[in-house]
Amino acid sequence: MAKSEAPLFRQLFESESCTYTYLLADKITKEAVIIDPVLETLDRDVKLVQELGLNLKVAVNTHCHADHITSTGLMKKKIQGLKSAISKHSGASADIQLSEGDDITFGKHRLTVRETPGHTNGCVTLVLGDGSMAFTGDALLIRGCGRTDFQQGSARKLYHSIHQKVFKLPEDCLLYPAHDYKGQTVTTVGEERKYNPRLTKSLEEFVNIMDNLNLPNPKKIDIAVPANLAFKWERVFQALEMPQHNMENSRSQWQQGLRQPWITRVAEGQSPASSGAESDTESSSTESEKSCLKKPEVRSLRVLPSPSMLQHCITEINQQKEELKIELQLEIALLQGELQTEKKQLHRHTQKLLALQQQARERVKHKHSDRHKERESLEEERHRVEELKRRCEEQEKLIPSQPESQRQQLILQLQQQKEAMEAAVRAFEDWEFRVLEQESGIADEDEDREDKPKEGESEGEMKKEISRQQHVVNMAQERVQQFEKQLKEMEKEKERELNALRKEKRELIHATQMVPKEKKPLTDWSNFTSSVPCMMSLSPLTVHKPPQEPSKEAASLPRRRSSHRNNRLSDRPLSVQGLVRTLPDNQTTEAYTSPISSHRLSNGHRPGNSNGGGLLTPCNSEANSRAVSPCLLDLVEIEKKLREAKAERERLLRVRAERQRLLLEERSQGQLNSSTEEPPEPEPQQRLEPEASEAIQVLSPPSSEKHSLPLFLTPNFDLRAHVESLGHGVASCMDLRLTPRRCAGFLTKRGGRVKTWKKRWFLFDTDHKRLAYYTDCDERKLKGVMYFQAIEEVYYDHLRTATSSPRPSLTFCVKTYDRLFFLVASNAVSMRIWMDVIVTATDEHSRY
Ligand SMILES: N[C@@H](CCC(=O)N[C@@H](CSS)C(=O)NCC(=O)O)C(=O)O
Repeated sequence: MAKSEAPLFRQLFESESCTYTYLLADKITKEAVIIDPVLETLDRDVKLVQELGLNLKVAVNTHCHADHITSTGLMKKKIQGLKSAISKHSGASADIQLSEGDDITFGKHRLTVRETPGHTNGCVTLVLGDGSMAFTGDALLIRGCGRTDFQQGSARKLYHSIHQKVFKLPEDCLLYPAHDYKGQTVTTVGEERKYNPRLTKSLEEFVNIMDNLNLPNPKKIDIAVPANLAFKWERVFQALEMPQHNMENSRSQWQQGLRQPWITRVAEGQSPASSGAESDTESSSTESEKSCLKKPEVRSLRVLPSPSMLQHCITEINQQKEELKIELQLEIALLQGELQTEKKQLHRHTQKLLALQQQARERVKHKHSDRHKERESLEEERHRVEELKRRCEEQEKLIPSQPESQRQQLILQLQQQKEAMEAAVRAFEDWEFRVLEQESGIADEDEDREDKPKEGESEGEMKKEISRQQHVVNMAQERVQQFEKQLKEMEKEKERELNALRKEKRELIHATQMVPKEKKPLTDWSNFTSSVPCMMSLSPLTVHKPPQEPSKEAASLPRRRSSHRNNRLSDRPLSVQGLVRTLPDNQTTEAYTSPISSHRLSNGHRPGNSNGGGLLTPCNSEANSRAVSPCLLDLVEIEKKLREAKAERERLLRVRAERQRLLLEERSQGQLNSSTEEPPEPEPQQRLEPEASEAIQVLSPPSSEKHSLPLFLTPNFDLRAHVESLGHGVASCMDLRLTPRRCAGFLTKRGGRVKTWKKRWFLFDTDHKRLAYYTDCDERKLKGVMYFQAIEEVYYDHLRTATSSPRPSLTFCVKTYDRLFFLVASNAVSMRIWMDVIVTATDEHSRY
């Protein structure tokens, strides 16, 4: 390839793991690809991409690294439209799953994927289209090769990979490895074929060499492998409260099977979404998360299920423990990274402060020596002036004794001398005055400002700069301390979470051992309902029972990140329908706790005590449960029916949502076309087929038929009136501003990553269909938003999940599809109002 046609090429180095990152770009189109970027050098790389004006399309990892964490996940957050890529055999999640022969194109250039397993299963070598250069990752290193003693490493595979895929490239093809520990930067196929001490040997010799390398494990292997392999970056971003739009967009595109234009497959037919590890990873994660949701329920059974079920639970706990460990370790690693950065900054600021202080000291020293010199000169001048004075006086005394003829002349001379002396005295006195002024720190108004900044002024500036710098240092110190504290907390959290899981596992193992001795497993319905401390489920049916004594495990469960995720409509328990009761404000918080906290609030399910889900009646009261006592077969049958009903319900909801969408479209079209008022459309549900509305009546909460539109979309919906109609004393609640369309007030919110509690101004806005929170009531600085569609549930934190809450009895939870928010109200009345206000939004969610 002619020089002008060669792509832009940069070899970048990360010194901690001795990793090379490569940046390639088309010089004309500016489309670019980055290979093996490292977390530690993320900012440097992003800056370079920006400075070069590149359009970074793909961040590709040559394999799942064991010695460092890739920055592709975070880079995607910083560079819009960027896609991550890795071999489909790596088992790691990425937007693009690469296979042999795939091309990653950037402008008129391309990198072709050659699978070179051996160091790991998912190692690839990326060859530039014209064969002039190749990026070998850890397969081939300069005069060496990647180790084969972990991550499915295989010396034989590696030997074949290099001989067949790398050594077959042209002799002069430049080879760029992912690491070098000796300062070498590049090699060629020809050189390596001749001089590589390992790969010039026979296969058996090579295997022997590789089996006896005895290298210590990479220092970061425990964090890096799981982080690069299986970690869901979304969780980090969620923990960091970072926006996820890019990722969500890209994901949904892949989910729709859209092929990125810059990736081409040799063998067509498999879309990345259908074949790639990402979708696998996604589904497996969803599975594990789903099972996590079930776990607490299964685990809390007093009645012992089958040993295989328990065994399954134990496996899941192990898996959950591993996931949690990885997640927390990575969070810890990220915190450590941030702490390092802060420490570096603190060091820089401290250095700057020290330099400024030194400068100030030198200035003072200079000033002193200048003053000293000036004083000396002043003294000399004083002597000179005094000498002049003395001479004048002597002269004056001599004149009377001189002959008459000379006197006139002498008087004239004396006059001149006196004038000169007086001028010198005046100049001296001015000078002396200035010096005294300077010494006493008074600025001389007459000093020439332009030529020389006034001493006092520059000194003042310096002092200001020093105190500013001191402030910066103090702030940095505070941040460092905060990070250190967070790290400690995170470590503790990790220990707590892992201990809880360990304990659960121990209990399950114990339970497994007990099973054969158990006489009546899973046969008596009353056992379930009367003795189960929190809840049990034969998925998807979930039976809730208010806890008498919330066990530690139960209390810890909602805190688990993995169990909050993907709890979408299809997984949501149906037992909540119709279980909500509203209590008047004059009841205590605790009294209010039981009925609501144990069941999820959902709009339109109130007021009243009726059980909307007829099928679930047995579970809702002890009396009922004892009366029914179904056997396991009944439960299975119920479960099956419920599943069918749920599927039907979802279908109907989809139909309804579609109709509503069309209706709204029609309405807005109508509003556009005509200024005359249209007669109101019948509510969508009324237009459903008879069996559809019937089914909805069976499965929907008793009053929800009236609300086929979300409450706030129904004509004339008045939020304030609605809340008042529920019996709340809105007028007497001074903490809230409740209008027909909005509710606003302060709530204390727990942070996403660091579990600190911050007072925020919350605004429930039915016009914008969102619950937003701001730093202050001026609503200028938006801190976060929960869209109504995303809000799933609102419930009182009766399990005291928010262990560090400043007011546990005033803490409630808002669960969105991907996060749990802990909020603390200032008093019980405002908490109840807030819960009732926010719950109106769940209707919006349940439409989807
Ligand atoms: N000291 C480093 C790890 C060094 C190491 O094991 N390098 C790997 C590639 S990174 S997994 C390797 O394959 N080396 C082969 C060799 O012959 O050195 C650390 O602690 O990170």
